[in-house]
Amino acid sequence: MSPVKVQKIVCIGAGYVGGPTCAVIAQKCPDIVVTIVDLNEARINAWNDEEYRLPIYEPGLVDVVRSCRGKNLFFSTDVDKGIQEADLIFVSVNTPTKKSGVGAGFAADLNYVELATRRIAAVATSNKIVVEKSTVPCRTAESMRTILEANAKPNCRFDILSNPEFLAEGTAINDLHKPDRVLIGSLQSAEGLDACQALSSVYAHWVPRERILTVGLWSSELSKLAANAMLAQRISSINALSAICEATGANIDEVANAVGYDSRIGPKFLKASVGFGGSCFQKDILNLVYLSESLHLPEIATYWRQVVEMNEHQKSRFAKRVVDTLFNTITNKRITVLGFAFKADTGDTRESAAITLIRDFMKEKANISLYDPQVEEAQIWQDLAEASPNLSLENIKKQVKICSSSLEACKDAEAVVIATEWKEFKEIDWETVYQGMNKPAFVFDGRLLVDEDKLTKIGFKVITIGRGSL
Ligand SMILES: NC(=O)C1=CN([C@@H]2O[C@H](COP(=O)(O)OP(=O)(O)OC[C@H]3O[C@@H](n4cnc5c(N)ncnc54)[C@H](O)[C@@H]3O)[C@@H](O)[C@H]2O)C=CC1
Ligand SMILES: O=C(O)[C@H]1O[C@H](OP(=O)(O)OP(=O)(O)OC[C@H]2O[C@@H](n3ccc(=O)[nH]c3=O)[C@H](O)[C@@H]2O)[C@H](O)[C@@H](O)[C@@H]1O
Repeated sequence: MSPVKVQKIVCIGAGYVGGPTCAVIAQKCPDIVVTIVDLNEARINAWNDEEYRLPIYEPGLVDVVRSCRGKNLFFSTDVDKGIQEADLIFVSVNTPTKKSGVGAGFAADLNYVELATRRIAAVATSNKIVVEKSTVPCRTAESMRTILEANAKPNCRFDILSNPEFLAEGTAINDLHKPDRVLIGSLQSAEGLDACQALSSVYAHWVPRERILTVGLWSSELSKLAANAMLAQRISSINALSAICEATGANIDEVANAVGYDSRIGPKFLKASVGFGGSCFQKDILNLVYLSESLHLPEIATYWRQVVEMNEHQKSRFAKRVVDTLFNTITNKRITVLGFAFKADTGDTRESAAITLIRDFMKEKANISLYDPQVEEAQIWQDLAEASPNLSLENIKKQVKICSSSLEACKDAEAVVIATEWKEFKEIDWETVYQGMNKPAFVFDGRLLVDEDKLTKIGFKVITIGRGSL
């Protein structure tokens, strides 16, 4: 047998990963037809929107979709047809943390992966390479293989690969165009290596061969969890140091800079913040914690769990600092929160620190004015309602006002809290903001974003993560 030449790809799951990843494959491989399928009709309709109002905001994504949609890139709700026609299938469905049952709160919910796998087995009528793109616990590929083989039609074989995705939201297109590496895991059998070769050839259209790493299946699955755990660990480490800076007068940016100059440590991912968010860091670490516990490695589980606990501590520490600074009460005070997305350049709010901050401010009976340049209003209400299940949406709306600009949000506030590092917050007309606020006017910079000296000269009292108080 020799490697298949991939001509048709289907991606199951048109989300933050499936959409951009497979759109870039279509862009870079004009000889391959790529179809992205999803059960969510509204999402598919948005991907097909004539005005290119795509379901996710990602810089550069519209240009990629515009360049190949309708040529060799298609979006559809016809999952079965997509599966039947493809020779390679990406499974890029969501794998959230389980909410109930065994492993609740830690283990990955593999229900969507299993359903997609069962669908492949049920409708496939020819050989398929099935690629795990979703982030999954170590050895999930084995479960997928068992399901596929138990349900396969005669003369229909499946080869499973692991090909985890390392893109970050906000920079997804650049990350996909110029990945640090592409990781492909396969069984080391002749068939497994052939399947690996077939997928490598897809990426080789634009990724240098030396950046395409081929490894065993289990190493590939674990490497994804390991990469996210180690990235998050750096943030929790710098955030732990930010608390020491605040107590001693050291400056966290200076410390991070000095530490990052060591070429063994490196400068990236050392930005102290109000806490990391996003759909994956917490989920994947909890997944690693669960895996460690399942393997009877409690000390390892405790080690990784601490990264998430430090993150929770950072968020509540910051919220407490706001209350303490505002003379120990924010009851009936207007607090402006700038930013709701979990980081800049995305409309994604999953696990955003802003949600926790606003929940905590609501508990203190503050009035909150909120502005984010990308997040949809409906998403904000949904997130706030989920974070405070004991409050009705009606009551939440009495305490929280969503504004359409920074200036509107800052009007009559006692304090401005920067929760997301949107570039436009750096460029606000701070003089005007200051005029419109109650005095003393506080700015709490949870993102090390604003020019503290400039704002202090205007008259603000500026409190920054990782720097001592006034
Ligand atoms: N969001 C990110 O930046 C990254 C996410 N990942 C991983 O990629 C996976 C997907 O993540 P996202 O794209 O963010 O999730 P998402 O929730 O945005 O998208 C998943 C999509 O799969 C669809 N889906 C679920 N089951 C289906 C089925 N049986 N048939 C057809 N469609 C189905 C859902 O309707 C949804 O639109 C997760 O495992 C995540 O951990 C990995 C790297 C980066
Ligand atoms: O598996 C995933 O989902 C992805 O998770 C992260 O990507 P993402 O969550 O999109 O964004 P990051 O840039 O990693 O930021 C995550 C959070 O950490 C925060 N952060 C990041 C860097 C930093 O120095 N400090 C810091 O607080 C960000 O503001 C954000 O809240 C990883 O960076 C990706 O490699 C991975 O593919």
